[in-house]
Amino acid sequence: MVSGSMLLSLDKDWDGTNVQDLIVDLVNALSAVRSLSEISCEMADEKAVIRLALSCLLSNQDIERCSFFILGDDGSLSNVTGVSVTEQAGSDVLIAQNTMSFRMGEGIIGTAAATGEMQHSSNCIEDERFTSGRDSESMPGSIICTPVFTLHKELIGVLNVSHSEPDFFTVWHMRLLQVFSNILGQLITNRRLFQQMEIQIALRTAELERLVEETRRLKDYYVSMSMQDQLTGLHNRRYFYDQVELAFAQHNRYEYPFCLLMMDIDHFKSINDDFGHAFGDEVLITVAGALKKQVRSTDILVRFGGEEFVIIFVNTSCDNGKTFAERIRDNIKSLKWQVDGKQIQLTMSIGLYCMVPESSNDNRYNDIDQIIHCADTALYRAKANGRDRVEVFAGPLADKP
Ligand SMILES: Nc1nc2c(ncn2[C@@H]2O[C@H](COP(=O)(O)OP(=O)(O)OP(=O)(O)O)[C@@H](O)[C@H]2O)c(=O)[nH]1
Repeated sequence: MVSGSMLLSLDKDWDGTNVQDLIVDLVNALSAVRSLSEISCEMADEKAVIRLALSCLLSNQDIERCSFFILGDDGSLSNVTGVSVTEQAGSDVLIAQNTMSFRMGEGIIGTAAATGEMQHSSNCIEDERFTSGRDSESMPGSIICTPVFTLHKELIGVLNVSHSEPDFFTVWHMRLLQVFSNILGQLITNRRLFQQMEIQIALRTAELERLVEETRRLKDYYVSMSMQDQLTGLHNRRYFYDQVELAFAQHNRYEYPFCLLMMDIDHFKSINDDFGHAFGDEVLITVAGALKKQVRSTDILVRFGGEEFVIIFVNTSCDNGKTFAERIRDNIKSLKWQVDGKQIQLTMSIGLYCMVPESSNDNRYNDIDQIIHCADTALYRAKANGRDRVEVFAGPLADKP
């Protein structure tokens, strides 16, 4: 650190002998400015940035104390941070982080803020601009208060440097502080802009994430809508073709058998004709609900179209498939509706196709459209044989799909 006696006042004529001192001062001034320019404007805490800036100044100059009074929303200037040489030297005595504040124009700090011009007091004890602390032991001998502005010339606060000796500061100090406060103003401005940008980015990112989530939910909704039958709430034919691949894959890989049931309500047209389409809808909804109760979550149940439903009982033998089909037929038969003072009951015909390991060897039945056709053939036989029946596809000789 440069001692007071080594400092040159630029007012004085040089006699050449002090050139070396001047160079030392210049190097120290540049060091203060350079270390200030190295402070990152990405630091979250503005107070920490200012404190670091004050430390740079103190480390490279022969001043004893620095403080910064920031302009608040209420128009007053309050002390946000301060650094002293004793503190820098590792002393336990920290500069008082008091809550001192000034109004615009009040005291030497308020005067610097109100006039927008640097204020220098070479003898604080006799200076009229000192409004408080005149008797205090901590009162400085001399002080320079420099207003600090944003790039748009808006006041940020006042930078103060002080020394216990009166008449300590020189024009050199003042010029350095002018440069230093300009860079500090830029640093604080940049940090604030950076923070605003970060906040904007965080807000935009959150908004974008919300939109992505919304889009994903909408997509899921429309996918599920496109896979769902609106009347009964069951999945539809599209879902069936989407899911059936899994049953096929498991069958091909592990030889798991599965049963495909093609089910059709008998004489449903007469229900519509006799009691109206709305009642027909009600019947379809009830039948769908009854079918839903008959399947496991792993089975595939869909409304295939009109009054036709399809179930795939996965990993199910033909015997069990037949038992399940009969149970469904019985269950539908037991349903009762009251309409126009009459009790209505229905029957259902079911065609069953069993996909067993041997089926895989026959190329004719290794395709979903083929096996639907087989189940449909069995259903046709159930209808032809009097309805309210379960018929099993008996193979290419017995049934010709
Ligand atoms: N209410 C209602 N009726 C429907 C719906 N979809 C199809 N249908 C009717 O279902 C009836 C099916 O009639 P058909 O194909 O002749 O068969 P069916 O009367 O059940 O006779 P079989 O199948 O031979 O026993 C038609 O009258 C269709 O209009 C629907 O969503 N709601």
